[in-house]
Amino acid sequence: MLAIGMSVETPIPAPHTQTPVMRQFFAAKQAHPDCLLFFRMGDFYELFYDDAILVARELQISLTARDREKAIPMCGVPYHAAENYLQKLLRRGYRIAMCEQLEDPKLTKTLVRRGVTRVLTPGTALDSSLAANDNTFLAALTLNTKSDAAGVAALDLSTGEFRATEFHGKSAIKEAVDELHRLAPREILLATNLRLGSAQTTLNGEEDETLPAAATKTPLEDWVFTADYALPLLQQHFRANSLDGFGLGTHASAATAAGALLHYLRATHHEDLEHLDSLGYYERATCLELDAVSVRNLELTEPLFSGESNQTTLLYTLDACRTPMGKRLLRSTLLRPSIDPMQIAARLDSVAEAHASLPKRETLRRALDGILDLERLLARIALDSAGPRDVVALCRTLSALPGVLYGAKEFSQGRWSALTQEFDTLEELCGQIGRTLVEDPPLKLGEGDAIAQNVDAEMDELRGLSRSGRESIAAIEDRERERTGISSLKVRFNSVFGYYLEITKSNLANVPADYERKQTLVNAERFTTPELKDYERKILTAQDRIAEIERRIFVDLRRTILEAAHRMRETARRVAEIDLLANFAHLAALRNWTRPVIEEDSTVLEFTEARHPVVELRLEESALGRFTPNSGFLDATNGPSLALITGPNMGGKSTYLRMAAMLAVMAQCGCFVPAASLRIGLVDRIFTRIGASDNVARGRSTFMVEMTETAAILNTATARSLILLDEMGRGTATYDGLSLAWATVEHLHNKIGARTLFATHYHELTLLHEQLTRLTNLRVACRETPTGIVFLHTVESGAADRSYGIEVAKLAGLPREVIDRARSVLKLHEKVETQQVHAQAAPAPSMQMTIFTPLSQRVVDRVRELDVDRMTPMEALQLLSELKREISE
Ligand SMILES: Nc1ncnc2c1ncn2[C@@H]1O[C@H](COP(=O)(O)OP(=O)(O)OP(=O)(O)O)[C@@H](O)[C@H]1O
Repeated sequence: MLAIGMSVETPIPAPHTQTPVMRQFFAAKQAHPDCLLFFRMGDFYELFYDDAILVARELQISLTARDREKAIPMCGVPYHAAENYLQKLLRRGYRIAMCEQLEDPKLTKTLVRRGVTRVLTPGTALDSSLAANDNTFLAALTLNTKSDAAGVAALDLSTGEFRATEFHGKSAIKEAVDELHRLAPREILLATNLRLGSAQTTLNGEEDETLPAAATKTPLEDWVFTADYALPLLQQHFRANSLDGFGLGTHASAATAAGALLHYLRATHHEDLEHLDSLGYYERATCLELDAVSVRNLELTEPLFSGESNQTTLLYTLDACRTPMGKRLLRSTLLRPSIDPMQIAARLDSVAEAHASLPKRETLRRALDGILDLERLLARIALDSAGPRDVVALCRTLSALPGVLYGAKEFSQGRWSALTQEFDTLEELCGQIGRTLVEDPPLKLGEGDAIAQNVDAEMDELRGLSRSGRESIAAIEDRERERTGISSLKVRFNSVFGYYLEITKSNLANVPADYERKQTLVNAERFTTPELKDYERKILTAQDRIAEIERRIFVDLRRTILEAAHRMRETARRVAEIDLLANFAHLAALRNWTRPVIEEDSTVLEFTEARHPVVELRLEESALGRFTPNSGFLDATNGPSLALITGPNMGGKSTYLRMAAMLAVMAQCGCFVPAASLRIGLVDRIFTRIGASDNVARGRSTFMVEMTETAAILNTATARSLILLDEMGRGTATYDGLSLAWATVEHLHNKIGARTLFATHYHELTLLHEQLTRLTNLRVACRETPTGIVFLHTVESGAADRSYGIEVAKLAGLPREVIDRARSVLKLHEKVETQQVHAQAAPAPSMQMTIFTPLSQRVVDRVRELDVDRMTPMEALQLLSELKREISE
């Protein structure tokens, strides 16, 4: 993707050959070389030179030329329809500078002054078409290689959400990059010296540290990322003497990244930032950690393959929120489930209470329906892009707050009382907006009456004057028609000529002598009279003055609203949580979910009759059948800690694995779960190695990705983690894969001890349960029928007897010939294997043990207990012969 660094090469003609307007263009372009320059000329934004060529191609609009020689390519978009075009370009990663006319062309006889008033970038531009549950993050990454620290800050300008975090140690960069993947920002600011490429931007040349490809990378000069510059900038913005209050006092890297964001906002002409009234320091360790791979694999918020419907995501399945704030909170909660048992319990208490009462819950949810996007409305007002209609929308939302409070007050358990105590409904502000603005104002100021009656006496009087003036003018039309006998005579208005009398050519003979000619058209002449001029002056002066007063009152109102911004954001935060809790309660009741039992000290994962929430819903919606519930038990402390799951392809192994992760995520989010029961010891991290994530674009093979992900698991998992490994090792030669899977299972079992679900087609692994006491074998059941294999989707204990790959291939429609041939090849292999096994069993001295035949545990135990020093040679020989007999049985 072409993004930053696309600086368009514009050839600059010698100044004396430039027209005055093009001189203005070049000055603006030189000041913003990395932006597409939208240059306002009358009713159009024009683009020139390479900007024009690029934009014409991207937007599929026609390319013309400005001069006769056709040396200056040009294209343009109408001013009033620019928004759509701008958003399209921003979504593709371009930066845009808006060069506006700084004075009214009507009021100046010379060249209109022009200047860049806004710089739009993918991470800072407001996008009205943005989905409610989406965040548009602008992020900054700062690195301190000397102290091995990395800071990440993220800001959603459209909601005012602003947070920062930092990482330390050898893997600081990797963790920071991982965090950026989770945030999925539209734009990332980074120091120039970090920028090594564009689409493939890598840090320190390490493959692992590839920045999210979809984000525009914006390099800023290195000094912006210094604490000396960035920290005072933050303090100044928050009018604070120190950053301790934000939890940033001892986190210089996080604060520096946040400061760099502020710097960038100012550099892109964002001066009104009142709604950015808080900045939160957060640490990944304070929540259930989900690395970017797991978030992707589990399809928590995005479908695995971009472009697919989002119906496969957990977010879609869990989102019956009524407000945009609730939807966004749901998304961020899913990405950061809690690890604080008190917090989870408080949420579950609240959900349980709301779950118990349908009427109360519905009253609350209906009240929430009236709430619009409080945060985004406030942000638009702060950024001065809101018109009167937005302010009225804000007022409507504020007026729905008492209803929400009333509904939420019906509950008292868990979070409810904290959420409703001192809930600020901002009634006085709502009242003030209601009194100041008319009920249905125009979108923009100046496009009709926006300010209500009785707000300003002078304005009321002027409106009266203007109205009576217009009435008098209407009366003139009737009177003059009568006086002249011209029935087609009209009184009209336009912004260039003001009021005039229009008479068609055929009636010109009857024009009275006191009419003054104003303009000649093809079919008509336009006239004025002293009386008309007089009214026109009165009306226009009144209207100018009305516009002035309206603007003044609107600016005052905006200031009053912004003074309450902090209170409003606090209310918005509470509304979001109220909505989230009500949503969880609603889903629990609707889908028959149950309250999970969270245990702080145990490492159990026990579920009965559990369902995968997404697959279950999809099966229901598509009427394809019902989900078969399954149970499971793992205990990292007392065993079994690791379950090996075998069974046919399509049997439901992956679904079972993912279901376990979903249950953990949902439970720790404070949501009820789709199971008859769930008991879970707090999980600190979820690791997944599921399926083959296609990473060829990043230059890594499927196998390499798989091994990198497995390495991350083996190096970082703890006994509290939940690990899901699906078909590990299949991306390479069978025996390499099997050996790696074998060693991984042993390591997980012996060294890590985390709750692990390991789905595999390597049947050899199931023999491990003889040696590994905390390993259990599970299989997905299927039944062979004369017409083919039937999947039962039931998970039961025991190992699958064989793999059924050929039966599944038959279902998939492989040609009969291929199936038959595969069967005979398989038979041949099985025969060879059986012979090998017999050979191993024979007491020949050349017997070769394959690595995958586990030694009998009894033999191992006996050898282990031996005290060789105390044995006579005879005893040793005798033992050897006994052992040999035993393993030959
Ligand atoms: N418990 C269940 N109840 C009903 N349908 C299920 C269940 N589990 C899985 N399925 C259905 O079976 C399909 C295959 O499941 P899944 O992908 O989990 O199989 P798998 O054993 O992992 O297959 P493979 O080994 O080929 O990866 C799913 O798409 C799902 O629709």
